[in-house]
Amino acid sequence: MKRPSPPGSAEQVTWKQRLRALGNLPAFFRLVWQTSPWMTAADLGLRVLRSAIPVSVLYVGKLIIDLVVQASRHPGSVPTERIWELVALEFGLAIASDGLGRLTNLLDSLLGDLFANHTTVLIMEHAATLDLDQFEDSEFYDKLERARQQTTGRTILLSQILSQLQDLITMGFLAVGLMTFNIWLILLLLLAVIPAFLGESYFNDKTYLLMREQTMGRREMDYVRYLGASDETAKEVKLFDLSGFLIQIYRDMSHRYYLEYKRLVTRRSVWGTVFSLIGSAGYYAAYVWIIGRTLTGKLSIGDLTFLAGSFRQLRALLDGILTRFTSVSQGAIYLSDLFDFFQIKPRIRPAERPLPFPNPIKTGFVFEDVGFQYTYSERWANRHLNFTLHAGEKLALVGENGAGKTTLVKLLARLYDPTEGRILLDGVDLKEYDMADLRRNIGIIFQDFIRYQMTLNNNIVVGNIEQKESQDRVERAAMQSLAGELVEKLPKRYDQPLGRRFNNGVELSGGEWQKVALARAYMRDAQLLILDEPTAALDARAEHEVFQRFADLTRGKMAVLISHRFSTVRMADRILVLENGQLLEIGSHEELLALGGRYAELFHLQAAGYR
Ligand SMILES: Nc1ncnc2c1ncn2[C@@H]1O[C@H](COP(=O)(O)OP(=O)(O)OP(=O)(O)O)[C@@H](O)[C@H]1O
Repeated sequence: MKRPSPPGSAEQVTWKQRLRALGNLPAFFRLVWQTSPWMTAADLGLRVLRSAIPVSVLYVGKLIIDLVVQASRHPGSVPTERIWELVALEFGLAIASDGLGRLTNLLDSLLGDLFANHTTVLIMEHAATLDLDQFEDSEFYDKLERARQQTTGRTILLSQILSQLQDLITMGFLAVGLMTFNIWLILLLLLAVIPAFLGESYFNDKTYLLMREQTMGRREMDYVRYLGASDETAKEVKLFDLSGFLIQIYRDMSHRYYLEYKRLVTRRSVWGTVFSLIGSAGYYAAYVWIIGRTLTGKLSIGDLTFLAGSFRQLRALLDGILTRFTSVSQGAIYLSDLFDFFQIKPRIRPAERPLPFPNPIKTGFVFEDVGFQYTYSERWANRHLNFTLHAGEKLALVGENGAGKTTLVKLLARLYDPTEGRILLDGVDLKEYDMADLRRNIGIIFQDFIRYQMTLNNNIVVGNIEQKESQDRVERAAMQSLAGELVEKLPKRYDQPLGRRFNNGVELSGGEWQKVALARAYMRDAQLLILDEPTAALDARAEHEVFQRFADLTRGKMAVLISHRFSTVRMADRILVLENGQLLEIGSHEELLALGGRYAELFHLQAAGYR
């Protein structure tokens, strides 16, 4: 199976894509609105109000100048109070503009922060619905990464769009004023600004493509940085003296990306200068025209200041609007990444009319020619599995590394669905059962369980979050898994933060962590308990004790144990030997020894090691 190729470097963002991306804006606004309706409405309202101010200021200014000119030519012809009133009005407008500006900025930044939080929560919620194998796909990760970047990056988009609206309205007011004098001025204005706009959009496309191409590499850089400086990796990095090696990888990659980026921004800057010169030429052409008309007496001095001011402001606004248009449409293209991520649907679907999980399980699980192939993998991790896990039975899975043991239990818990064949529970396909109910009834502790950098209490409670208030239950689970003994050593007992990542955390040994993880299994009333190498890090005495208790506590319950230790394995009712994903032998310890096959061979091999 081939992985779909990443977006090619020759790919171009076309105008069509750009316009299509603008179609993301309504959905974006819905998200913003959901974040805080009143803040969004207030922000919009205040901006509309503010957009009427610039033209008013210019017009009042024109009136003042005309009156002053008239008063200086014909003293006494103009009442001075009239002039002072106008000055006071302009002052009021300036203050209002400043106040409204600050208020909208405040709302923008608050709304932006809330928006980032809101989207992060949505991303986490959506990620929680997706399948395990989707997380194991690197393209999925790139999407997730880009979606994550949207949460903070898009707050800028928000204020850009709002400013865009405000500037468009402001421009409308100014343009009407300008057009009452001469319509050609508007055309001159457009001519001055359009080259800059086209240049900007060209370079924005290039930047977007560059960033897109670099996503995977940047994720790799992040990983190398993490390897080079994190509590979890420090030990091995020091022992193998890897820091120089990692730093070199980081240097090489960052330098390559820097060169690509430098090339682009330099070209952008050169062209930007050229376009800005064209814009200035347009402005001065209009200025010359206005001064000419004033010299011939067709315009008053007030008109001159009004027109020159309007033209200058319009140019700045239009420049801003057009440049912002490219970054808004750019932002809208980036938004596609966010919405694309929300579009990813889990492939493991809940049943339409889900059945409740049987309680108690009557006959057990039946594997019917079950096969599983990981996405993007040529090999079958499990193939042609036919066996029954009987109700009340304890089954051990044995096999060499990579034989497919963990995959088999992931299929049992429906973390994956079989690629071929089916798994029946009490005669009904596993897919027909309610998924949440299924997961509640199956407790699994994986070999690579999470060491939550949280309190001991939370580390146990995660096994059954519905019981998070029940301290009794937590303590009982801790006793059952032997984690209880550990509590005595911890200064804050159950409230002791574990792990070294945060302040005051206490680090545990591998075996101690394992006991804590085991306590999670006892937090549930699961009917089937799966322990994937639960005792690998325990010392011999602890392992013996753990299994003694496990046997007592799970009497009559179903359990699947994965272990490489035959002392553990032999306590199971039956043992299933896997090889290359296929079932090689199945039977009790005695039966398999009598058979003299692979199990007997491995058992004797290990036993010899102890003699
Ligand atoms: N997420 C994955 N994506 C692709 N292939 C995988 C993935 N996980 C496991 N495999 C492959 O599937 C096969 C079975 O792996 P599995 O983890 O089930 O073996 P295991 O018997 O549990 O091994 P171990 O004793 O080392 O834990 C291996 O060849 C492995 O390379």
